Amino acid sequence: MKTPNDLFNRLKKFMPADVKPKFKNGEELLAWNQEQGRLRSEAIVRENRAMKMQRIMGRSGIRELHMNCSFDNYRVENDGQRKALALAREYAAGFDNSIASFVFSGRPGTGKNHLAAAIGNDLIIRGKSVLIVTVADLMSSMKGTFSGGSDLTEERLLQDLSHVDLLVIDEIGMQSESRYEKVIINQIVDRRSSSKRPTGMLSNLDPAGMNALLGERVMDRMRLGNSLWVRFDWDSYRSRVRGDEY
Ligand SMILES: Nc1ncnc2c1ncn2[C@@H]1O[C@H](COP(=O)(O)OP(=O)(O)OP(=O)(O)O)[C@@H](O)[C@H]1O
Repeated sequence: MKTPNDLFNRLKKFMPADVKPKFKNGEELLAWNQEQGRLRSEAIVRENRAMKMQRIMGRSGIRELHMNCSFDNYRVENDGQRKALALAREYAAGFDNSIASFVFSGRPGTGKNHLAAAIGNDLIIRGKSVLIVTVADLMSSMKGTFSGGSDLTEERLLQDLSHVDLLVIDEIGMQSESRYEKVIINQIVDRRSSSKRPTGMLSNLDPAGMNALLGERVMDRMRLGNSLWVRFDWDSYRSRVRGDEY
């Protein structure tokens, strides 16, 4: 049987003298080949994940506005922000094998999306699938499945949303939530928690308001494991955003 060294020696014969290969012997050639295979399969997994996100919401998992949000560019000017940043970092670091969800609630412009996107961007780099979606987008995708032209069924969309590693639902309580919205959010959180997948929620409502809106059943599932509930109760940062900082 041919050994990696035989193969390396044969390759060397064909190689122009000025070409410096990335391997110096058969073992290194084998290791290089395996590494290339691993990189290629990781790339395929990433491409499949991106295609799936595209199918679920017609875009990649994190909106353009928040693609560059990170823990490092979240500015800390008070204790609340310091604590929120530390907890968000900790949440991302402990994400693997955790079933814990998170709820960021509080005033507008305080960085709930920023820190949720920072968690999401950190997880994406680590190969996880992440989708941050508003209730309004979610509902319009769900309703889109009703039209005859769509080949995506309501069940399939629910299933896809339930299989994303981290799903963050934004703008909870922004519009007058209908019974259908409550049922859909219930189903998504229920399916995700039964398959041990965490959900993030962002809202201007306080926990009591979220409870009243979505019901005890959903909010109780959001408490599974070492879940994270953070109140963002400082002033909005929005007036200071120039748009070119990251
Ligand atoms: N501490 C911070 N450091 C740097 N940028 C911040 C900080 N807080 C917020 N921002 C920026 O301010 C803008 C508004 O923040 P973000 O969208 O996260 O607010 P939000 O709490 O989700 O608001 P809303 O409840 O209105 O959706 C974003 O561009 C965000 O990156």
